[in-house]
Amino acid sequence: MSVNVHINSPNVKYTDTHIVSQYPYQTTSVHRDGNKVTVTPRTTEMTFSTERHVPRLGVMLVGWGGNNGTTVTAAVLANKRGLTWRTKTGVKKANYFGSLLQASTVCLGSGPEGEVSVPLCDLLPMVHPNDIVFDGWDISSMDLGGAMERAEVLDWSLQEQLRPLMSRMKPRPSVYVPDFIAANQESRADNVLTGSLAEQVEQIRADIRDFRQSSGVDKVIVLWTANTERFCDVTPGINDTAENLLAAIRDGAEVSPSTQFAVASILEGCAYINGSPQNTFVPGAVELAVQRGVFIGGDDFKSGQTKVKSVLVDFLVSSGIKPTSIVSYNHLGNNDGKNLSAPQQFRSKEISKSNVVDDMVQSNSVLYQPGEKPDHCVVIKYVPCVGDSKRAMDEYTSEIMMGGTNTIAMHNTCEDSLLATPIMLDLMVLTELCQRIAVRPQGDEDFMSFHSVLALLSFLCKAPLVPAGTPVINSFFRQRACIENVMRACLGLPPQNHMLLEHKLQRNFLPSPPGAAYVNGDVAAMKKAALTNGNHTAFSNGIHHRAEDAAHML
Ligand SMILES: NC(=O)c1ccc[n+]([C@@H]2O[C@H](COP(=O)([O-])OP(=O)(O)OC[C@H]3O[C@@H](n4cnc5c(N)ncnc54)[C@H](O)[C@@H]3O)[C@@H](O)[C@H]2O)c1
Ligand SMILES: O=P([O-])([O-])O[C@@H]1[C@@H](O)[C@H](O)[C@@H](O)[C@H](O)[C@@H]1O
Repeated sequence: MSVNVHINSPNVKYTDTHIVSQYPYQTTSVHRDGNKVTVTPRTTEMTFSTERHVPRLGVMLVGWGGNNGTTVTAAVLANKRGLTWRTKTGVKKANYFGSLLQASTVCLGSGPEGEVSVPLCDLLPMVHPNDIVFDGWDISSMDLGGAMERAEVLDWSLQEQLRPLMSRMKPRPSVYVPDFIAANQESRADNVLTGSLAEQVEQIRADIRDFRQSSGVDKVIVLWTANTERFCDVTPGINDTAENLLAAIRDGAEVSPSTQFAVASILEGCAYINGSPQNTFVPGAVELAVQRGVFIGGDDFKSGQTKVKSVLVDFLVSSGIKPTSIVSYNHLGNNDGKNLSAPQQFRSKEISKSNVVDDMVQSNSVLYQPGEKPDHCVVIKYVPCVGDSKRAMDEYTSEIMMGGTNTIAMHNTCEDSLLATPIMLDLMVLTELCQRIAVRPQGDEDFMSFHSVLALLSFLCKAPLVPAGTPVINSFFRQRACIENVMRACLGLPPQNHMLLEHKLQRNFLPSPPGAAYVNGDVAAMKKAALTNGNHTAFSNGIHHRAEDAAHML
């Protein structure tokens, strides 16, 4: 059940159309001179403005007929209808577990009953996944009912309920350049566009306009969940600038299908998200997005093995333990795994899976010398038998105190598409929310939007795309805190600092909410709490008293 969060603050104004907050953005400027580091705190007064009207969102998936495309579509249809289905372990009910926005919470503070946490999606007005309308393209002509069956992801008793709806959905013909994906994908390619590169890009643009018009949605986001492509060369004169990229498409030069979709989306004013690891966003595509003020984001959904890695390495390095070797092996049997069994496609994935520890390693000069990194090996094998139920096996070897060694080995069965689907939905919903947020730093006359390269999506991607010259953050907890704190800033709330000083000093110095058990040193209340809590231990001036002593502390 959703919660109605209202901020009671002079720094937040709710108008009919916007939430406007005043926010002191606190940073520190650091100057290092030899082994002397000087830190200068500074505060920038910011105004955040968030449009309150939530639009009707349409999402066009490239690769709609794939495991992820069919699963995300089915999941939304099932949730929208509150479907349940019988399995050997009992009745299951549709949900959005795994979604940061729909299924994780944020602590707003404490009240009479203690800490209060609410779902992230209740912090700000945002699209509900149930209301998203899907369309898309696939080089395979199979309708989504058949494609859902081909994917072998969802329980059959659920598929049977969804089949009539899904079978009416047919992917639009797509751009197919065999050289960019594994040759073993050719057998699927019976639904492909013809004509010149320019004509195909124009067709994609026409498809986007057709979907927007026929579905009645207010805005469209395009998301790539098609096969992983090989990397493309960044070639001066071809894709190094927006002008050259548009000319390359006109002239029929080599432009990957994913970049063609990016260009078409940007030209139609639609945000474009890359769920795969290839370098779709060549410099020309980034420049075009910036010129047009359109969001782009990616790369490569961070869903399972890599997400665990961004947590585990964060834990190890933040604990002063030195990972010296990380070996990530997995095998899977879905079509993604089949495509990744080709060397060039695997290489794209190996790169995105390997760079995820760099920021954490580089942050700790106690453990690592400049340029020093742990051994890091990524292995992906295609084993048809396991289907979408990817098996990941990892070994983390670390140096601990006094020459000791710590080895963590884990086995992680990642139901690949059921882990990726909530990530995809968060990417869609967060991107749309960011389109409604504007920010004005003190001294500026005008509001500005986020940079076209939407780095806020980093939490959801293995290889975060960030504006040139800005830091790439992969640490799970920093990425999550970034999203939470930006949303808090939109409500004029300070970043979560986790200090809870009011419970760590000898007296709770905060004015207590009525009826709170823990009050600011109010012994009478402590006594009552002590007597009611039985083994409650009271204290004053840091000296702990037994419950019966507390009763006589008046
Ligand atoms: N956990 C995950 O599932 C996960 C995590 C991270 C990234 N990814 C990436 O997401 C993508 C999709 O994964 P999947 O499991 O759904 O794969 P999939 O092979 O089941 O689906 C990909 C679909 O794309 C289609 N396709 C290929 N080229 C196309 C083109 N040019 N235009 C339109 N359609 C095209 C294929 O026919 C197929 O239906 C892959 O690139 C994968 O690496 C998946
Ligand atoms: O997110 P994650 O589980 O580390 O990475 C996964 C890989 O391990 C897997 O081999 C591939 O099929 C998926 O596309 C996904 O990229």
